This record gives sequence, structure tokens and C-alpha cells, in this order.
Amino acid sequence: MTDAQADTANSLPQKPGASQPLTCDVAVIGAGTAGLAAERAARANGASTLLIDPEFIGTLCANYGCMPSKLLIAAARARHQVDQAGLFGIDVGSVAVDDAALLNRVRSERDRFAALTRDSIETLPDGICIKSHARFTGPDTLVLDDGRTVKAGAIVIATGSGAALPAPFDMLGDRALTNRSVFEIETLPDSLGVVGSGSIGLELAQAFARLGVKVTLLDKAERMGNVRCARVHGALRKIMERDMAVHLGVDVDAECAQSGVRLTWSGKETGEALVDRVLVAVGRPPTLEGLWLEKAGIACDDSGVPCHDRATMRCGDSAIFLAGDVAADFPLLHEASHDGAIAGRNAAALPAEIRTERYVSFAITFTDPPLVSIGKSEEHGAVTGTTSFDDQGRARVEGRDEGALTLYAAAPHGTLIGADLIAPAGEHLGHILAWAIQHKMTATQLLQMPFYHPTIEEGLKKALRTICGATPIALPTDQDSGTPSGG
Ligand SMILES: Cc1cc2nc3c(=O)[nH]c(=O)nc-3n(C[C@H](O)[C@H](O)[C@H](O)COP(=O)(O)OP(=O)(O)OC[C@H]3O[C@@H](n4cnc5c(N)ncnc54)[C@H](O)[C@@H]3O)c2cc1C
Ligand SMILES: NC(=O)c1ccc[n+]([C@@H]2O[C@H](COP(=O)([O-])OP(=O)(O)OC[C@H]3O[C@@H](n4cnc5c(N)ncnc54)[C@H](O)[C@@H]3O)[C@@H](O)[C@H]2O)c1
Repeated sequence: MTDAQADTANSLPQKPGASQPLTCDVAVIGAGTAGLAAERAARANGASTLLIDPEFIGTLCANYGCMPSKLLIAAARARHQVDQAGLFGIDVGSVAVDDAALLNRVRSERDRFAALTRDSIETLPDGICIKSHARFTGPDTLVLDDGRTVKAGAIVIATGSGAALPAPFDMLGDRALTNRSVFEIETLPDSLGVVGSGSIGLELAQAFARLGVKVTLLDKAERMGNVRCARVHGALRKIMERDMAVHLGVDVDAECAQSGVRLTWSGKETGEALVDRVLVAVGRPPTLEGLWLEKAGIACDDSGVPCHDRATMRCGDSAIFLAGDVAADFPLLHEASHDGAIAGRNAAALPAEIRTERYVSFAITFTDPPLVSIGKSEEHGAVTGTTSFDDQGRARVEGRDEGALTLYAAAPHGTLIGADLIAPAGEHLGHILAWAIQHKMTATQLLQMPFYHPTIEEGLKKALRTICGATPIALPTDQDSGTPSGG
């Protein structure tokens, strides 16, 4: 325990009756997506539960994450479609964005989603929710803000993650935005620096740019979005650069200047830009501080995250489990909710162990077109098949003919193991491929499925045929090997 933590421990107020510990089979720390799922699963499996959270404001997803970001992206898409109308011979005249109306819709819909999440918390049985932080005082005991203690048969840590705000961005005051403040702005800035081209940076940089903001996107890495395939990254870069300036492989410095921020960068290139605000999207470390984990008696990895088994979410042979972003495995919504279900079920079942096979890894970044990464890649000794959407039939019809796809398959049978793509309807192609990969389908088996014409899905055929051609398994012989117009 640090001195500061010891001080906090000593100063925790004592509630009358604090000497009587609260007891339960499973205590869950954090009422976000993962924690709510863990509590539900533990209770459904017969455990008595306590759910501890200092706020109970609903989830990160609803308040500051998935939902407000998709609402802003939806507004940007509406504006972009209007901008594209000329391609189809439709003259819409001049376009004006009403900042206040646009941002109010983002916030009011966001508030509605958050209220729905809070409503679901309201329906939990009486006595389960405790409004407090929780800190470990031992492997099976917690202390609350008011000094009460909790003794639990098992404990699930589901405390999520928080936006990193490293130097020099921490000195910019409210000129630096993170995912918590960016949806609160009253007007769109004229210019915006976006530092970090992970999912948050890519999605919001493109949305703001398409709403008319002059965006400069910077990353210390040479590839945006951690994209594995050079072809797909090339297509992503071309798409992003259409709307903004992109500088990769650079160290970024920032200082307050005039009423905005001066950004300077060096490395692969040097440059500077004066921007109104900076969105800092350089990662989200797990929320572990203040949990007094050192008292929990569990081993942690080099970055301080408790070592855990993804099949059970259990930390070693302790009665402590992880769920959601705090586990730092795949900080995504569907994984947080799956983690929670697995952790809650196993926590209730202790000492029995129920192992779950995890989903194939699957991430969609909601750029336009969407960027998708699934499963394993070439690095794992795969056969590859590629497709370009630059002249694909249906994509061309829609005026959305850009993008690239790389499929990875294992020799000798052409079993699909992964994919990288940026493509129109990418989120739907991604689901088809993720489901096929999860079911261990081969390229031949997927080719034996009906493909409607003309669709974006037809774009998959070329990549699948290349993989079939590279394996001893022949192309399906009862099928036409030609390509329909634009297919
Ligand atoms: C801008 C943005 C966009 C995103 N978009 C997507 C998307 O489109 N698709 C997708 O799949 N994922 C997306 N994500 C990721 C997704 O939102 C997260 O993976 C998911 O919400 C994590 O859920 P969680 O339960 O782990 O965390 P949270 O929902 O943050 O829950 C953690 C809870 O722990 C509580 N807590 C913290 N410390 C303590 C303590 N000491 N004691 C008690 N309680 C504590 C907090 O109050 C909080 O309620 C996005 C994230 C961001 C930031
Ligand atoms: N559509 C989605 O599913 C979605 C959307 C948004 C966020 N998320 C989740 O939220 C998580 C966090 O998102 P994120 O975009 O903040 O993090 P990230 O880890 O995905 O990307 C961070 C980026 O910042 C760069 N970076 C780090 N430090 C830097 C520095 N000092 N200067 C310049 N660049 C720097 C990194 O190279 C990296 O490209 C993601 O991992 C993702 O799981 C998901």
C-alpha cells in the first residue's frame, strides 16, 4: 500500500455497524457492461450477489463510448451523403450544419441510451447495489468508502478502463478533449488535432472532418488502427487522407497558443499546425488504481494487469475474476459482456471450473467504409486471397467503390483463419467472415453458399477462389467459375 492509500484507508468514515461485514457469495466491483453481466450470471447460477459502483450512471458504452460516437458518426454520414449527391446528378444546393441541433441530438439520444441502462439497474433485486468504491483488504474482503467491509466467496473485478492523457497533452486544460469531454462540446471547432489513430481516433477524426472541421491526424505508429495488412492499410490511408491531413510515425508535441493549441511533430516527417482543440485518443489503460490490488494476493503481468485464464476469467487459483476492459484482452463491448457472463458463472460455481471457448477475435472500426480485423493473419503461416473494391460492381453502383480485403486461410485445406478489410458494408462482410471463421469453414465451403447478384458480398468470391486455387481442394465443380457483370 502506498502512503496515500494508507492515509485514505485510515480516513475512511465508519458507518454505524461497520464492524459487521456484509457477506455474499459473489461481489462484483463495477456496474458497467461486464460487471452487470457478471452479476446477472452469478445470480442466475444461484449465488447471492453484491454489485458495487461509485456512480451507477450506466455504462461507458452508453455514456462516453460506443453510442455517442456512433451518433456523431451517423450525423457525419448524413452530411457526407448530401455532399455525394452530385455524383448521382442531384443538386442539393448549399449545405449548412446546425452545430447546436446536431450536437443536441447526439447528447439527447446518448442520454436516452444511458437512461435505459440505468433503468435496467433499477430492476435489480433490492439490496444488491452498493454505491461506493471498493478496495481489497484481503483476497476475499473489500472495504467500502464508508468503512463497511464486504466478505465474499468470490470477487469479480470489472472496473473498466480510462482515457490516457499523457504529457504534454495533460497541460492543455480544456483544449484537450478525450472521449469523456468530446461529446459535451457546444459548437464544432474550426480545426481539430487528433492524436492517436486507433479506433477512437479514426472514427472521430473522420466524423469531424466530414462535418466540416479541418482535421490533422497524428500517430507515433506507422500504421493506423494497428492494421496488419499493408494493402488494407494503404486503402485506409487513401480514404482518410481524402478528408484530412495524416502524419504517421511522428512524435507529437503540444502547447497552448493563442486561443488554441500549437502541435509540432517530428520523426518520419516534421511539421506544425495551429488547431482549436486536440482530441487525445492514445489508448485506454485498465482501471486498477485505488483497488489496493496488492492486498488481493494475485500475480500481475508487467503492465500490472492480474494474470488470468480467458476460458474462465479466473486469476490463478484465487477466488478473484476479471471481466471487461480491465482485463486488457480485447477492450470491446461484446467481449466485455462475454467476459462478465463467464466470470460470473465461474465465480458462482467455485471450486468447480466451467471453461468456455472464446470467440474468434473480431473488431470493427466504424469509419466509412468500415475497417475490420478478424482472427489470425499471414504471420501465422497462412495462404492469402485478396479482393479490391475499387471497381467492384455493386460498390461502383452505389458510388462507394473503394477498399481492399485480405483473407487468411490455413494450408492444406484452406480453413479460414482471419481477415483484414476496409470495404463498403464492411461490418456485414465482417460478420459473415467472423461467423465462417468461428465455425472453421474452408474457403471451398463458403464458396458453396449462394451469392446474390449484384451485392458487395460477391466481392468475397475472388479472394475465396484464390485460396481454393492454392490448396489441394478443387473449386466447387458444379458452379460457374465466371464472374457476373461487376461481381
Ligand atoms: C469512444 C469509444 C467508443 C467505443 N466504441 C465501441 C464500439 O463501437 N464497439 C465496441 O465493441 N466497443 C466500443 N468501445 C469499447 C467499449 O465501450 C468497452 O469495451 C466497454 O464499454 C467496456 O465495458 P466495461 O464493463 O469493461 O467498463 P465500464 O462500462 O466502464 O464499467 C466499469 C465500471 O467500473 C466502475 N468502477 C471503476 N472503479 C471502481 C472501483 N474502485 N470500485 C467500484 N466500481 C468502480 C465504474 O464506475 C464503471 O461503472 C468504445 C469505447 C470508447 C471509449
Ligand atoms: N468500433 C470500436 O469497436 C471501438 C471504437 C472506439 C474505441 N474502441 C475501443 O477502445 C479502445 C481504446 O481506443 P483508442 O483509440 O484510444 O486506443 P488504441 O490503443 O486503439 O489506439 C491508440 C493509438 O494511439 C497511438 N499513440 C499512443 N501514444 C501516442 C502518442 N504519445 N502520440 C501519438 N500517438 C500515440 C498508438 O500508436 C495507437 O495507434 C480500443 O482498443 C478499442 O478496443 C472500440
